[in-house]
Amino acid sequence: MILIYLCGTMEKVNILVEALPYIKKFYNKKVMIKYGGHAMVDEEAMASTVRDTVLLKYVGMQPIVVHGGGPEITRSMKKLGKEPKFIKGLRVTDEETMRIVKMVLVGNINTDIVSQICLHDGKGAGLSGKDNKLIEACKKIHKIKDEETGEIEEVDLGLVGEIKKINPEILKMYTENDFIPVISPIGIAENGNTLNLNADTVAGSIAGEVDAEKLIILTDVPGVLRDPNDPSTLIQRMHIDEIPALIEEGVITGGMIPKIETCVEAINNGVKSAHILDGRMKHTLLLEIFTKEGIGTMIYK
Ligand SMILES: Nc1ncnc2c1ncn2[C@@H]1O[C@H](COP(=O)(O)OP(=O)(O)O)[C@@H](O)[C@H]1O
Ligand SMILES: CC(=O)N[C@@H](CCC(=O)OP(=O)(O)O)C(=O)O
Repeated sequence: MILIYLCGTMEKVNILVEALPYIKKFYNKKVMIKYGGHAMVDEEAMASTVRDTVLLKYVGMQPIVVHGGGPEITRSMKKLGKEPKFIKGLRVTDEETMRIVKMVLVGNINTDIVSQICLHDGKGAGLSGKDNKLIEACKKIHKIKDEETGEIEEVDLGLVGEIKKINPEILKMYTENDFIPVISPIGIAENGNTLNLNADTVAGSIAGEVDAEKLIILTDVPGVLRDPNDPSTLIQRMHIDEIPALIEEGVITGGMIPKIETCVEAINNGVKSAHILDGRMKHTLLLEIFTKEGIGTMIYK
């Protein structure tokens, strides 16, 4: 009986000892974590992700969270009788939609994440791109190619923004004082207007600006799959040079494209590695950071 107890205890101790090199490697380093809207649909998984984020903080890392909320914005729009429209993964945003986006992202999701962090005795602090002009943006001019004529045309996405500048001072103030910043993906235009931004893009831009060690994007698939319907086709490691062909061949499509583009941009801006993981799976963050094998897809240069 005692022997069984001791074996179990030794196993736990071994797990901790094996984590030591990673705790050392990431000590005091910034880790950018993007909570995807689809990954947050499962409340239990979400609660576990938040707890693991607080754990990262307590073992000495500096996690920064950017959250999405696309599915919840869509639900709220539909409740109010508005039909959502997307062009290349970006939500066409009129003024009423922008009010809904702010209400859902800043009013609901951000405050929910912050209160869950505080529940686990983390110092959660909610921010949007408007706080101290954290994310300066301008209206996005979206160009698409007409399949038939091959001509390039400009499409008006309304109040959708393109990131111009990240002002990280406010983040520095928070991370240096042991807070976990939680950022809603909206930007501030020159005239003070609010612009709707893709959350993946925001996570990548901020990760590059603050020299994050890692960018982790949590979504609703195990990673990048060769066949999106077959989880056993997971691509565990992907060199950035392989990506254009995978997009060209139609292996990477839809919502995965901005994620991959974000990872490439972040790596080119100095982030050491970028990962796409299944946020619906419990402890996915810990498995990625504290094990040799990692989990999901790692994109590297
Ligand atoms: N090669 C691929 N591997 C995995 N998922 C892919 C791939 N190509 C496209 N996808 C799609 O990308 C989706 C993730 O993007 P998205 O729906 O925008 O998630 P989120 O809300 O988490 O940001 C997946 O659910 C999947 O349908
Ligand atoms: C411009 C644009 O499309 N903005 C996104 C912002 C939220 C988001 O990106 O959420 P996910 O990460 O869950 O997709 C939107 O309105 O849905």
